[in-house]
Amino acid sequence: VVGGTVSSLGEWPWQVSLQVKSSTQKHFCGGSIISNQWILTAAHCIDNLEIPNLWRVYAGILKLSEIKEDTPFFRVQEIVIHPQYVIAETGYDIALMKLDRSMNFTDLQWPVCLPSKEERNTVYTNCWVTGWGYTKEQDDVQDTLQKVKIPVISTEECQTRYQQHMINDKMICAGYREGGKDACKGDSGGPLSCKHEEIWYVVGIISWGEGCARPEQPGVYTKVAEYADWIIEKTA
Ligand SMILES: COC(=O)c1cc(NC(=O)c2cccc(O)c2C)c2cc(C(=N)N)ccc2c1
Repeated sequence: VVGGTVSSLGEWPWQVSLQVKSSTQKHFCGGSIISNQWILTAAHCIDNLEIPNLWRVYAGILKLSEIKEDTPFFRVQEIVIHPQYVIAETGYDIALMKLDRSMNFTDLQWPVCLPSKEERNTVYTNCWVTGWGYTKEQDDVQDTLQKVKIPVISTEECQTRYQQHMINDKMICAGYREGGKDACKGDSGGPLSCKHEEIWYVVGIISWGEGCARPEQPGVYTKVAEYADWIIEKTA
């Protein structure tokens, strides 16, 4: 997250760190708890890492340095990638991870609500991006979970900022015209969380952007409401 501040423990209880255990173990992407057995993330996080057993899901964490050998984690039993996904920039950048066991909810690990298809036209005015990702384009993963408030912008404004791309109606964009605040690499798969009538929804999934926090280059997110049916079908 560029231009953000540190979060407090339990502020974003649906945020998880998706880590890959190979010869080493490291944070790869963010994700959101959407039920006691399912994590919502970005398909691009799983590029060439489709083997469920590689992944470890850490919930209820504020600092990545908290994670030790004995820190509990969830294994992944199944990975579901949207069938139309190719690369983040052309959309369908959405995936689901099924945990190997059911998660007990606590104050520190708790699901976020999914927006329904009917809420596709809701105007969200209180949206935040969270993650352990870069704080500038050439950077590294951060220790403490960061947060930053970012305004959602219209699809047509987003399309004018990305002349070389097709911003379709299953994408949602957020950013400041002057830049300075944005998601970045390492935040991928994490939520664009919006509070609407006192309830938090995962309105977007951190997907892509030209660089990070550049002026007139907003962040592009998978518009979760457009995939409500797909999520329900795959997690039933
Ligand atoms: C795996 O995820 C990404 O690659 C990756 C690359 C990006 N954009 C880049 O151009 C970039 C950023 C930092 C380092 C870097 O090498 C690049 C290409 C991203 C930009 C945003 C955003 N601005 N909202 C969000 C996620 C990104 C994930």
